[in-house]
Amino acid sequence: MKHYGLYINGSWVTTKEKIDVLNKYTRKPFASTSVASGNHVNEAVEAAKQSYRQEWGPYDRYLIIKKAGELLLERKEQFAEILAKEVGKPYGECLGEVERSALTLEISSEEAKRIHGEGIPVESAPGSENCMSFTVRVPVGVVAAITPFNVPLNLVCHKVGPALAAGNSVILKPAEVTPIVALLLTEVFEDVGLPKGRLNLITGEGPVIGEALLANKDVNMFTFTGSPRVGEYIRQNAGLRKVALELGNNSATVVHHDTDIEKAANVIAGKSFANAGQVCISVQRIYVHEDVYEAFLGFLKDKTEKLKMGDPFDPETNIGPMIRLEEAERVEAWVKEAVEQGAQVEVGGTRDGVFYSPTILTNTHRDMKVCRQEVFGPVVSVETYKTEDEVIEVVNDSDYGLQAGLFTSDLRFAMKAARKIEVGGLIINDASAYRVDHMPYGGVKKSGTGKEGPRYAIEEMTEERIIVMNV
Ligand SMILES: NC(=O)C1=CN([C@@H]2O[C@H](COP(=O)(O)OP(=O)(O)OC[C@H]3O[C@@H](n4cnc5c(N)ncnc54)[C@H](O)[C@@H]3O)[C@@H](O)[C@H]2O)C=CC1
Ligand SMILES: O=C(O)[C@H](O)CS(=O)(=O)O
Repeated sequence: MKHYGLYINGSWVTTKEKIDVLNKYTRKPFASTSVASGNHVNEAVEAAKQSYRQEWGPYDRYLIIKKAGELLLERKEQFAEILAKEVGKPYGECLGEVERSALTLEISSEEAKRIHGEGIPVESAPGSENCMSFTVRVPVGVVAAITPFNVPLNLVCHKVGPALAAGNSVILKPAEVTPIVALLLTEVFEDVGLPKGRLNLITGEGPVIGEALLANKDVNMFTFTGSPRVGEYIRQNAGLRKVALELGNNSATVVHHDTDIEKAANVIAGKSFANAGQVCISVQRIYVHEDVYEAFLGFLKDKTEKLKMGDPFDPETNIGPMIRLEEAERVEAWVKEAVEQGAQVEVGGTRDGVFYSPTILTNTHRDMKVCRQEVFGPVVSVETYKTEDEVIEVVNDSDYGLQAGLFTSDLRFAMKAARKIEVGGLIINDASAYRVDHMPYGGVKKSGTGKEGPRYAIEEMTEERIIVMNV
């Protein structure tokens, strides 16, 4: 069983203390990682700070990040195999994640060449007639990047790619349960010649590493994807430093009476249960116009009943295990509570160890946990609505606002929803779970602050500096 080290200042450092990484299907460990102390964190931050002070121009950054994306693709099968083991999602989905990750790096590399400011007409102010001015964007310095378990390669690339492209140095802290692809990605960057200290990887306990990073004043920015609980903790303790947060959601998707109901049901089934629902824009709340409710529910049930749970390496498998037994038990308890409060299970509603079956609930109401909170599991509720205003109101009745979906052929309703639905992204004629990697991605309300997508992340990870020349 391979034991992985920490990566600090271009060297691998192993610790005796270990965290086993489980194959999420067999539940047996297949690798282990080192456990960083506060001292390791401080060494990594110092290395990042020193490295950041070295000259590293945009074209060199472009070349290195581009090569990393190409090498990642060459190692596609190795990465996909590890992803299938450590996350537990089907191998085909894992190959897709690796391909997207390579694209995220490619886009980041291109953006390295396009970071620019703008001319500011200071000469139009009385007394500044002899002045000229422009802005430049400068790197923030040392970026701490903390990532979640569910999409552990692409969400790492969404932080490391833009941070390096912008000229920063990075301390990467992947999730304890899915750290191996981040370690392999670090090897890729080492192999393509990333200057030492530019990327440091620290594994271990989230709270210990988080506390050490927050206490170290040489960390200039935190970019975090994960739960609202940890995101708020980071925001509260980062002081005046920059913080970008990609947090949870209880994503809604609306099906209006004027759409192709069967097509909508097929898309929604595919985007509700992928990765066992452990995707932050996964469909959770479905609102269907009362005229087409019965037909839609029939199609959705039909499609969902055909989904097969099992071994991620079996090509027939659509849904793998959930990440932890406690998560599957939590989902089971929330569904049970909903049923006690009057919900009806149309499909699924059963747990077999760490597997939770794809589940459709009806007769739900907005204050049940399965609607009000983030399920982060393979469970959807289906409710009816009568009017446009009513459905917009219920979609917005959420603490979250990452993305939502709306199926309609009525351009007027689509435009009304675009103005009124409170989210970072509204997807028309698709479900909430739509993302391509160069689009701006991020939420409002409790779903976080700041945007990802390389161009937008680079804006978060740079400061604007104005230069005024009195000539
Ligand atoms: N908006 C988005 O783009 C996404 C949001 N998520 C959200 O992530 C959550 C699920 O992911 P999890 O990995 O379970 O989240 P989590 O918040 O438990 O962990 C995320 C990361 O934070 C670290 N961490 C834990 N305690 C910490 C602390 N005190 N200080 C600093 N770091 C700490 C963990 O080790 C891990 O690396 C869900 O709420 C989901 O919605 C997940 C993917 C994408
Ligand atoms: O937030 C997530 O779970 C991911 O960002 C969704 S995606 O990037 O895998 O589409």
